[in-house]
Amino acid sequence: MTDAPVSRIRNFCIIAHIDHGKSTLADRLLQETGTVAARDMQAQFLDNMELERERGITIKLQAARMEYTAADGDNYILNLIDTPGHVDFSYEVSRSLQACEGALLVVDASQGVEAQTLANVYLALENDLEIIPVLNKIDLPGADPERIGREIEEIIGLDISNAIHCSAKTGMGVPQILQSIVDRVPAPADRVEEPLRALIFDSYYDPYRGVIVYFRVISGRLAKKDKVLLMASKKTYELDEVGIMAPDQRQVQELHAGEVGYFSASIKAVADARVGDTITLAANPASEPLPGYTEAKPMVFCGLFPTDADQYPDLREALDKLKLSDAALKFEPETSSAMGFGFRCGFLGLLHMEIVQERLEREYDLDLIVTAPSVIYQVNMIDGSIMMVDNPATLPEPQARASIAEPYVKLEIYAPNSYNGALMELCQERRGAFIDMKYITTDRVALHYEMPLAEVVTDFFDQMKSRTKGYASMEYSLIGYRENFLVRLDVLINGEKADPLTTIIHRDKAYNVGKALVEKLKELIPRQQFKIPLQASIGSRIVASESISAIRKDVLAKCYGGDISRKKKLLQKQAKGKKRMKAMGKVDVPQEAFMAVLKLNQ
Ligand SMILES: Nc1nc2c(ncn2[C@@H]2O[C@H](COP(=O)(O)OP(=O)(O)OP(=O)(O)O)[C@@H](O)[C@H]2O)c(=O)[nH]1
Repeated sequence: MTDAPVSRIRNFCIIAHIDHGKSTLADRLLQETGTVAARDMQAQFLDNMELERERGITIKLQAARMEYTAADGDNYILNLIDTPGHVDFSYEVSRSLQACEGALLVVDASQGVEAQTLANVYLALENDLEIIPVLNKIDLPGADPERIGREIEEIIGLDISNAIHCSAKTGMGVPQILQSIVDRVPAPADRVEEPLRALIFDSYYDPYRGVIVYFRVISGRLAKKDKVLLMASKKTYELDEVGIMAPDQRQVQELHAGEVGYFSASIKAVADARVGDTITLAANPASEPLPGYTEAKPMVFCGLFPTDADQYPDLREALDKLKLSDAALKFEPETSSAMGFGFRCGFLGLLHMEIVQERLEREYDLDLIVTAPSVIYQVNMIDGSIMMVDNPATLPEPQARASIAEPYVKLEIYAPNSYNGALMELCQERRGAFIDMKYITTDRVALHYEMPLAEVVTDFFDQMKSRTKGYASMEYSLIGYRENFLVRLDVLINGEKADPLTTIIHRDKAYNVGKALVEKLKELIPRQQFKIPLQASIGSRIVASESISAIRKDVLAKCYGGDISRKKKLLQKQAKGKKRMKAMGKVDVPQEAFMAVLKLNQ
């Protein structure tokens, strides 16, 4: 059934907190509708990136088209649009919600509502989606669907009288979910006769066909060989292929309003077909693009340097290749006297940064030194100009600047109330300003803070998890720039300034951080054959100093007796340990030292 009437199409997504069972349920829906035969089922169809599967998180969103015969005997087309489950990708989430008329809100009936769920529910409500509550994992002995249902009612204000109880694991409740998608999710508006407007909600790079664009047609139609205009990038392309995801890509002649599909058009990089852009016909363009397009902006920056200077050209090539498939990744060459040639890279958030770093090391076999993440500071100069600084080492000297402003976020944390004290202490340490606290049930609270982004990106999430035994969840969004008394803290190793260890921090913290930092570096930097002084300074003032005493590190010392193979092993081990070190002047500095500043707050 390729040419479905608009009235028999349903477009929906699944909103869920990480691990509440979104992928498992999606697989069940594909199976139940016969879209994928049980024997072809790889574990979790929708998450198909290797890295993604290993980490058990959804990074890229995709879509699947299912055919379903409803209780009325008619055939319906159900398009499931997947959403990524992490704050770093919230813009993508908002675009995929815009492509749907309804959402399944999946909540683990043994856990309850979490921050991420809530943020996405509000987004869905803003987009006027019909929300169907699904209480999952009711097969678990700890499941308490009545209590969790009440929670959803109280916190979100959703009517849960017709919530569906389900187990994505056993398949219970899955047929009811399919029927209620048909019954409750509205059909798309019938705007087939209007000019073409289609929303890009995802894209990926295919080395043979160029960029594959996933889109939802809002109005009009589009067919193979059409010449399309992408309204934000202002580029035109002729479509080589138009098709549906069933769930493998299958070519069709034409797609019309209400439908979800893909096209290829020999587009060279995903940055040329960005998520949120509007597709229209070049010959008969729509008068206005669809609302809500913004370009994803990097928020977190770090330096990437090859441990071996010879790998610099390889690193450039790898970044160029990754960029083809990652529109949000930004990079530019950076040189530092201490580190040699490398790149300053910008990411959506810390998870995005880790993913890129891991892909570079795994897929391109590079050995990298990654410097501590930084945010973008807005520096108001004495001469009235404004300078944006993403690299602490390039912060102008104090006499040239009038003030520094840093990005702030609104932070929401959900946790059992027994952790209130621990969480408030953590937020206090991180310069958070308390806004309010609400009881969402008798034993769960929502804490609301405003906090500098720099404090959130430095290990906040891990700290929050460890201080609440994993029970807290969080969500943040940028609220703008605020001036603070910030200073640049430099580190000198062996008398030389180590640029990659430079940080920008609040003056009140500078002394303690400087002291803790040199102490930590003393632990992390291996002793060498000469004494190494370590200092932390603000401008010309030294705020802390330590030194590493000299030693000749002889790995063979432990190994008397003449077993040559044992000796070889130890030497090999030492050589391997050395790999992730960077020589700064005469001193070898290991990777951990660059991240030391992240771990100081513990
Ligand atoms: N007992 C039980 N386990 C379930 C059920 N649904 C999912 N699980 C398990 O819960 C875990 C998380 O499920 P996923 O489907 O990967 O969760 P997800 O929400 O897709 O997680 P992300 O992809 O990280 O967003 C897996 O170990 C599943 O096997 C269920 O109904 N009952």
